[in-house]
Amino acid sequence: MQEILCFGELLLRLSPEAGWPAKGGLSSYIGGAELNVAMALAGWQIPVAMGTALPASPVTDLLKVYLNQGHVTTRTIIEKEGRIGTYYLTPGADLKSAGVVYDRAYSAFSLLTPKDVDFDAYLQGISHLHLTAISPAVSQTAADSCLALVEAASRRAITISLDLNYRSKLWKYGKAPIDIIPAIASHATFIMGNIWAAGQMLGIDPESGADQTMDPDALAIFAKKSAEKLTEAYPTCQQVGYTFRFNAPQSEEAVRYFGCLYQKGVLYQSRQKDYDGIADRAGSGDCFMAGLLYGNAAGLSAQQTVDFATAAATGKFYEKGDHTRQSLETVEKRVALLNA
Ligand SMILES: O=C(O)C(=O)C[C@H](O)[C@H](O)CO
Repeated sequence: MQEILCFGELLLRLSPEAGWPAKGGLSSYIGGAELNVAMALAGWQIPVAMGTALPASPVTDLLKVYLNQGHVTTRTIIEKEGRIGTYYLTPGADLKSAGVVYDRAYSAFSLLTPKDVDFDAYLQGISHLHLTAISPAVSQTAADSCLALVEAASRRAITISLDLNYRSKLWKYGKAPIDIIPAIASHATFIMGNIWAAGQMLGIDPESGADQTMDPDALAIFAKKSAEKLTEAYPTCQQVGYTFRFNAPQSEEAVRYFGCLYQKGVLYQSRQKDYDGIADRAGSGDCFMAGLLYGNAAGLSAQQTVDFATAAATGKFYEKGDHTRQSLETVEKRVALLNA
């Protein structure tokens, strides 16, 4: 059985509710962008493994049981000294905002080095590797490990997806994304993000003028131009997924969202809609990525794939926690609503 390997830091999220600490109310969730992709895919019956580093401890044992119950395999979890990375995020806050506090120094993942991984054994049975721009932001050794892993994967003709998610509160070890991400991205067959992240992380600057007042067809022209430039500069990359996520004008809290998928010179886009009453913003982009990978694995057309990914991403707005629990049927119903 061939698996997708999602490689990155598993995180514990602590979520202080309004009134904490006086009133109590500190929920905890299991997160990490790559874990969120793994849990989504496993829930949609795609064979998937989580690759990370965790200290040997009874807590790690419980986390492995949790992953296994979600049908994610854990043989690719490396035991290493260090702690489990943690972060704090109040419910409803955005990971790009001031509301996030990371506590990941000296985590086992941040201490991981390429020497800790026997790449032949590690990549046995893996058909696709997924990673994100968050891991190389954690430490130089984590960045080195990501690069060594994508090099080993591409030598073995394993396809690779990379999510260009930017976390401004990371990148504290003296490097900027543009110093590190291009070398990793040069091995990727599928890149996901948005037109601004492609500029910041890959040097693929968007044409000037795109903003949230534009209609989706106008924004899609910017997305297509960016994807064309990206695939020219990074010729290994065959597919590009972009999202447009803005604040909706009618309320401070609602989100205006649509997704795009570029394949073989053609840009496919979902319908744009506004989403109100959001329960949790974390993990929506991971659901979009997981939806794109699901579409590829399940043989969906490009249009069906971007619709599925958009439905999964926007469905995540209504779930608390980092990873989705939406079933295939739930996402398919959302696709029908999106296109109704
Ligand atoms: O912000 C991070 O580094 C995380 O991985 C935590 C979240 O689970 C993730 O970002 C959600 O996309």
